[in-house]
Amino acid sequence: MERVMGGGVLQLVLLSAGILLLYRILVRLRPGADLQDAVVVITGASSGLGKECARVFHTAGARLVLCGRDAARLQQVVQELTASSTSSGPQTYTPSTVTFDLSDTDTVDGAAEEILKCYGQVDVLINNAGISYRGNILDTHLSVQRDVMETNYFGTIALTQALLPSMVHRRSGHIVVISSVQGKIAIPYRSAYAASKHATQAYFDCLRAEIEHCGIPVTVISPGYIRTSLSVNAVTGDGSKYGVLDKTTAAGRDPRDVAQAVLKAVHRKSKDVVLAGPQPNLAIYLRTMWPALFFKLMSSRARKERKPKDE
Ligand SMILES: NC(=O)C1=CN([C@@H]2O[C@H](COP(=O)(O)OP(=O)(O)OC[C@H]3O[C@@H](n4cnc5c(N)ncnc54)[C@H](OP(=O)(O)O)[C@@H]3O)[C@@H](O)[C@H]2O)C=CC1
Ligand SMILES: CCCCCCCCCCCCCCCC(=O)OCC(=O)COP(=O)(O)O
Repeated sequence: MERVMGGGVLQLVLLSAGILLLYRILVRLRPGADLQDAVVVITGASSGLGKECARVFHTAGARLVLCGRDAARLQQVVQELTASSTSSGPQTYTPSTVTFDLSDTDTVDGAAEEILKCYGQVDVLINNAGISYRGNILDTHLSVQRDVMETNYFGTIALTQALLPSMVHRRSGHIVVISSVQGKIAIPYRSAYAASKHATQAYFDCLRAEIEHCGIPVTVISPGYIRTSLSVNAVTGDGSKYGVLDKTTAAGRDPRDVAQAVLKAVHRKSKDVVLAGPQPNLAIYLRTMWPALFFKLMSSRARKERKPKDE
């Protein structure tokens, strides 16, 4: 009788241990579980997608360094995140902030030093900051083409290059960049923006191949339209602010969903992710497989969007 009971107890203990093990494996497999205590740097964290990324990585227990040009707006994000922290779930940390302008590449090395001082290391760098543009090439000052490139491309690669040596030294880290569908296809009246995103794609594809042996993954994320203030903040051909919330932007994906997708891509160490619907995906496919048709479609799009003064 005692032996039968002993066997029952053993079975119960083994079953409980099995359930616990399975639970632990499932928790580890959950996107975000691997981010507890990880040091995650997010540029452009004051608004839009960057702010939502800050929220999901904060909730996952990451130690955040939030970057942007406006210290007050970054502090506002810190306050919102700390106020939303709950006692259940992963342990969360009050984010640090570093204020700098990515387009002023001379200051980026100093900013990178400040970032490294926050926690002594960077585990994930999310290059998210960016600015868009509206205009036709004929009326666009070269200085505008250069300015968009300074923020979206040179600022981003300057920060990446400044933080990379510490990752290579530790043989650990992860570099993420938020590009755009327009890093894969160029659409009319977006020359400065599309060019900066194409350059971004190329640079990070090179980087991925070059640092793979150091165990540092590179993730390029190319979203379609997201419901943020990107179009409002866009710059026009003469350098003035566009200031309009475009219909395409307003009808875009919820930035909270895109931020979750960024978390998933980091968890999976994905190399290249397009977060867009069937039309942009088809356009990307056509650009490579049937370029003549793609160019026709873009010419027709340009014709429809052309303003009378452009004729
Ligand atoms: N919204 C969309 O439809 C899509 C957006 N994307 C990309 O997502 C990323 C985030 O944009 P989104 O959230 O939509 O737009 P927002 O305009 O809301 O956010 C842009 C962020 O970039 C920061 N930023 C802009 N210029 C600089 C600069 N010179 N130095 C430092 N920070 C700067 C801004 O911070 P601050 O002004 O406080 O300095 C702001 O936090 C961009 O790279 C964009 O290209 C990609 C595809 C679609
Ligand atoms: C015969 C087959 C027809 C198939 C039609 C496919 C071609 C459709 C064209 C689709 C173009 C998609 C453009 C998507 C642009 C985009 O999502 O950009 C994301 C952004 O970065 C937005 O920035 P913006 O400043 O432009 O708002």
